Amino acid sequence: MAAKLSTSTIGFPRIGDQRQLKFAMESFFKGDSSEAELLAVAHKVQSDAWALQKAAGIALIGLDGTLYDQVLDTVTWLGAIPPRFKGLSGLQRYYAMARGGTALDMSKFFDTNYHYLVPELGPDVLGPATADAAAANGAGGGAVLQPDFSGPLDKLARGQAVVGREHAVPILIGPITFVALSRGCELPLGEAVSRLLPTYCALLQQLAAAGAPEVQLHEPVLATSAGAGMRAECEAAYGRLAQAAGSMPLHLVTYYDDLGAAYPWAVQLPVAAVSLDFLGPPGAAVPSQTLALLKQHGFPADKRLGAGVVDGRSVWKDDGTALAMLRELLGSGAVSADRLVVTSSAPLQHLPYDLGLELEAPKTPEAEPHLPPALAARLGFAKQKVEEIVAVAGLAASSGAAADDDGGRGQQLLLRQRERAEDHRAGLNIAEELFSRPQPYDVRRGQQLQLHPFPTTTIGSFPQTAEVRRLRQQLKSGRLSQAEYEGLIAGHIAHAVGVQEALGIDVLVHGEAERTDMVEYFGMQLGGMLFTRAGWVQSYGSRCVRPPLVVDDISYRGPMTCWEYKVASAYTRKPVKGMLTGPVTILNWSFPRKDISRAAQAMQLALALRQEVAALEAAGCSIIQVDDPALREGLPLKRERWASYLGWAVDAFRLCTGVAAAGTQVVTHLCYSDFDDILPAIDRMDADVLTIENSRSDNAMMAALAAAGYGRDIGPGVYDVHSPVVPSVEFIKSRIRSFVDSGILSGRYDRIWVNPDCGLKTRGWPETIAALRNMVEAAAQARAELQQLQGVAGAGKAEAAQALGGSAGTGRCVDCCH
Ligand SMILES: Nc1nc2c(c(=O)[nH]1)N[C@@H](CNc1ccc(C(=O)N[C@@H](CCC(=O)N[C@@H](CCC(=O)N[C@@H](CCC(=O)O)C(=O)O)C(=O)O)C(=O)O)cc1)CN2
Ligand code: MET
Ligand SMILES: [Zn+2]
Repeated sequence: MAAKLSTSTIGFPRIGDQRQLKFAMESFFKGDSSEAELLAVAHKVQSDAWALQKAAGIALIGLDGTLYDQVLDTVTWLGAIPPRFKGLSGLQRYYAMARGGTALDMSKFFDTNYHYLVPELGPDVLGPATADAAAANGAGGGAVLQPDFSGPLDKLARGQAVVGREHAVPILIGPITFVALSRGCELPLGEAVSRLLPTYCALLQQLAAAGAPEVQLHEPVLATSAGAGMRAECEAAYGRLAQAAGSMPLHLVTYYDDLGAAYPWAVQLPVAAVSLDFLGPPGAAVPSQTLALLKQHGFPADKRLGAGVVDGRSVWKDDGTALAMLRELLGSGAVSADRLVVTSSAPLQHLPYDLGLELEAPKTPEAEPHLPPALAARLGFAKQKVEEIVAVAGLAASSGAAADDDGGRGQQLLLRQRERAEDHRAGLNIAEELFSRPQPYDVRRGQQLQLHPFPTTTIGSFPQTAEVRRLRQQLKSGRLSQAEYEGLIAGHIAHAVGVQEALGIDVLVHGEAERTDMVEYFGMQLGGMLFTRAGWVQSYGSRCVRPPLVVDDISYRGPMTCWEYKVASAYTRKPVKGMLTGPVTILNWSFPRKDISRAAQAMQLALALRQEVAALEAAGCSIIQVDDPALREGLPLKRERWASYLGWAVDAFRLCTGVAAAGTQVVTHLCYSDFDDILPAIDRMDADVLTIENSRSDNAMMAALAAAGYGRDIGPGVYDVHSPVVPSVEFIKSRIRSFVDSGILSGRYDRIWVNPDCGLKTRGWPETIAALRNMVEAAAQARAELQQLQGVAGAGKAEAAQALGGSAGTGRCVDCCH
């Protein structure tokens, strides 16, 4: 029997077991602590994480750790700095790129709830597109990089000091993925990559000289559909990287799904090791095909295989699958034990730190149910997953009873996959009529609230101040009773309503003061879901979330949002929107079950939320917003699986909202992504109003929606909520003008809503009030200018655009377009 398999990690939570780094960053941002203090905390958090992995017995420890985001770290060491930051240096520049008015854009990292900072690789960074052939051929000419390797070199030195030279493995985002994640690049992928390669090569040489036993190059983009088409670029790039690395092995790490069509060539790239995801996203309709690909195509005999068999994206403990997969792999002869390295299917950054901390967290009656012991025994957070990697590696090579039933386990795996497919269908076995509203939009709309042109509203949340959060802390520690807490929350709701009244907003919200989080709040109230106290996961930078766990069939236990709706309505005569999080977002931002499909879980959530929609209606609410901002991010990495995902995801939304009477206005809100890819799905959601993030200044979203013939009410965000910068009236008016220019809704300006891009929970009150005041003023001015024309509804697009001081703009005839 072979010796124990080797082990490796490819990422770990970076925020600290007690979220130390979050608090250190916040203190630094406020000016309450120095750079040195921040760095001391960050380094301690990293050392602790690495030491934990060493103590668990991991052989090759990926040196994860960042002061904000790993993609931003890559921007920094490459020196791919957009010119507007060039006057700055060090941490000042790093955090200027991360946050504030001129920061890089944030976007979702593949299909996760983690946001990365989007590199800008325009000509001012990578050099002009017309640079001579030498640049294109890889001499690096044309690039305007200012590399600085001190970050990765310092991290390696610190890692070596903690875990020892032979265990300390630098992690770099690979050049293909880095470029694929970027924006503004006018060069073909291969040429863009080749302009970065000299810098990558130089860093690899320095890491080799510093004694790294290998370097991990993370290329999750290879698991996307686009990855399959990147063969030539990968072969060119990895040839050069391998040459630069010399005798230091390169380790290509892929995750979030199998390699699909890229598998046969990707495993042949000139690297010493390749890590593959054997599991894919938990509960996916089609699980990772890695094992099948390995068996079908084999694996190069001269490489090590990093087998990602421990589920890095799920809090469920391994149920024997990891061992079964390893044994099946060994049994197939595709790879020998001495070349097999056990790792997690994805970086552990998406999991909470340590289940032990959760179990030790103080329990209070209000916050029950806590994780029951029988359930906790089936869970594992990042620390437990590291231990699982080591345990599985030990068991895989040992003989014993379990070793004999390899084939049986394989059968079971297949069976489970088949069950998932069936269960998906069973989940959809719900009466057809429940998926549709009683009337089509055109009929419904006439029965709903009628307002003037450019009605104003907000997306739901108002500032979650320290004061509001303190109330919850006091409730938790018993210093406030439930009744006192509710009284004080009602005061915050009253305040939010009063502010909106004073500003003259048309459709009000209660402000979400009672919610810790838009998903956790529902997770706390629905049957079948449990929440945690210490299960924090980094969402971006210093912001964390505690994803709830789906542990059983979802059930509705009673109204969840009616109280806050009623409190708010009591303070105003204006309409108040009911505010729910949609089924797909609750699912995508939770840890799902693995025994039934995500589709089935979405339907269960939809059925529960449907009852909440009905409860809100019964409470008198006639505008109900169902946020589904995670709809887009849940798209599978493989395009061929999109239709199936969007099929059940949109069905779940429709099942949830289909109960609403025709006269009830159903609003939805989408944010965090470009939606061009899923416009037909958005249309099929059949919401009466779509409020949508629209932060790209080129107005591409509106153009795309207009081109797709989108015909329902729309509220494109008029300003970005992620920065404290207060948008001017003129700026907001120019956005409104651009909506008019886009031609959408052909003159039905009462159906173009004016609202921010997203909720305001991360903002402070002063800037929130100032921004909304300008927003209301801009809408009023736009409206007044329209009314100088002969009649609002009849105002043509060109006239309206002129009235708004713009032009009809696109070269079309201004007189006869209508
Ligand atoms: N689940 C989810 N995913 C999402 C989003 C989202 O809103 N929810 N939005 C996007 C990401 N945006 C985000 C924006 C803000 C925060 C955020 O502000 N998070 C807070 C935590 C929110 C929270 O749960 N707050 C609790 C308090 C949590 C806490 O720290 N409590 C302390 C004690 C209280 C204290 O000292 O403050 C403790 O328990 O130890 C509350 O309101 O009650 C943070 O990092 O600080 C997170 C994500 C995409 N993904
Ligand atoms: C991430 S989307 C946020 C929607 C939620 N209603 C809010 O305003 O915060
Ligand atoms: Zn949003």
